[in-house]
Amino acid sequence: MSTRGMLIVLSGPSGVGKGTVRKAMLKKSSIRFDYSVSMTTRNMRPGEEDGVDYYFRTNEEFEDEIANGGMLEYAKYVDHYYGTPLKYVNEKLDKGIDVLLEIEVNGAMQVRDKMPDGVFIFLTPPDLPSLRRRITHRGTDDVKTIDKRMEQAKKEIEMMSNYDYAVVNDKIPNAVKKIEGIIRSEHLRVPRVIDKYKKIIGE
Ligand SMILES: Nc1nc2c(ncn2[C@@H]2O[C@H](COP(=O)(O)OP(=O)(O)O)[C@@H](O)[C@H]2O)c(=O)[nH]1
Ligand SMILES: Nc1ncnc2c1ncn2[C@@H]1O[C@H](COP(=O)(O)OP(=O)(O)O)[C@@H](O)[C@H]1O
Repeated sequence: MSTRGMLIVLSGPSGVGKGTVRKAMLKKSSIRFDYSVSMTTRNMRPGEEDGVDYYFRTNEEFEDEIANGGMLEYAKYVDHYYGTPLKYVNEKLDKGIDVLLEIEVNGAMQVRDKMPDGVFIFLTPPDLPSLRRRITHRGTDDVKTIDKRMEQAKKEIEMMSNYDYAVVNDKIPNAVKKIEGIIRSEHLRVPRVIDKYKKIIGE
């Protein structure tokens, strides 16, 4: 039996670069983790794929999943449901594989209650005008949605104090290095290391 994997929760306002940073980390593959694909009721954007970017579901399907206890956490964000399917996360952690969740703050706080051993990282923009520029530049949202996301962003940044680490996404490689450093250090925390030794000496 391997030691249980580590749960890494990455939050931060829409458009700050969570997806970009995660993909850059996976590509470098100097740190091994699996990404938990979320479920959502929002519309699919051009280029997105069901089961890869999200599991795209109807309201009814999502609510059934909640009722059946299938979600680790879920939240409503700008009129749509988003949530983490529980089964995948548990299966990977049980196998000793680290799992990364990319979720907004309300969901992250639910995870904190259920899995307090997780590492909670908040990715933040250098300032608000650059955040708006990034969302606008991505070209996936209309002006009304961008305004809503900016309002939400201010509220989310206020929640940063609930996280273990804050990383400014100024330049992508810098943010990647910092997050990798956090993950490496977390693996060296004494309670995790002791756990591993207990397994080795068969306690
Ligand atoms: N609570 C929760 N939030 C999620 C989940 N998946 C994505 N989100 C968050 O929902 C927000 C909106 O996501 P999305 O519409 O894809 O916009 P984007 O993050 O700007 O590309 C972001 O803050 C995501 O991190 C999830 O499974 N649970
Ligand atoms: N450090 C950065 N500097 C400039 N632009 C960035 C940076 N990180 C991400 N971006 C750009 O910002 C936009 C939003 O990034 P994305 O990864 O989709 O954000 P999120 O997943 O947090 O919503 C994308 O167009 C991306 O290329």
